[in-house]
Amino acid sequence: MTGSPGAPLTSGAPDLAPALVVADVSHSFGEVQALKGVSFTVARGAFTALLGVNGAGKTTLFSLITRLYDSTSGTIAVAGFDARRAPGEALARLGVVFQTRALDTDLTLRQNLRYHAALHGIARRPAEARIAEVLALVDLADRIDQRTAALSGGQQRRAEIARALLHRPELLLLDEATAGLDVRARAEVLALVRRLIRHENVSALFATHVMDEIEPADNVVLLHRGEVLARGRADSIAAAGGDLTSAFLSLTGQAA
Ligand SMILES: Nc1ncnc2c1ncn2[C@@H]1O[C@H](COP(=O)(O)OP(=O)(O)OP(=O)(O)O)[C@@H](O)[C@H]1O
Repeated sequence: MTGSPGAPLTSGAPDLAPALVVADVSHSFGEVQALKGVSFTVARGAFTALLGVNGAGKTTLFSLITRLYDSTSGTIAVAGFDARRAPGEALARLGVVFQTRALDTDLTLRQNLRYHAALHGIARRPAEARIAEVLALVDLADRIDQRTAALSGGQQRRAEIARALLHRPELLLLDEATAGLDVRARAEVLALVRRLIRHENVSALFATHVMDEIEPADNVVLLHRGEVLARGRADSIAAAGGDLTSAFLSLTGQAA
């Protein structure tokens, strides 16, 4: 295990709590144990990569954080709010970009975002202002009245990030947000997420299996077959194997 142990679960003061604390979380689907005692922390203002190949348990973990599944073992806290005991508070602080598309392609960007703002209980007038704001953040202000179907794959991903930002979340969860995009669109999505962290007071947990999306100073949680094999700065994990890919292969027992 690389890196420091997770921060204490409760700080008493949500303002000072990490963006996300996952402590000893396990989850099974019948005989399949998808997560085994998973613990890690996402600090405020941090880009944390959840690195894992297919079947690592990334989507299961996201489903527990977003309360799609109920976690029966371990604790999850978003910005200091326990996801089970205070789900409303925890979910209000989460913005989610799922693997599956969340926008209605028959509607315009504006219509999609109005709908999601209403779901979050944002009144019409502030919603219009916030929609303009988030579209500017993701560089899609000029596409507001375009049908979502007419946007490129990369623009759709950025639109989904805009949707996830509507209610000013403290933590963005992104599940393979760059999957299916070409090299340039991938780079744009990554740069956008990093920019949001620097300027918009948000943290991110970015699930990926693509090593070259990770920068040396990023925090990494290496999840493999439901277990955290390493956590800490990417460069310190990489140091164990020469580079991140070699360290990954060695830690997962796949080194030649
Ligand atoms: N609904 C389910 N029923 C049964 N088994 C499941 C279910 N969802 C996930 N699993 C199993 O749990 C394990 C973790 O799957 P999960 O989808 O969380 O991994 P992942 O890291 O997100 O992979 P991928 O990148 O392929 O989505 C796998 O062995 C998977 O087969």
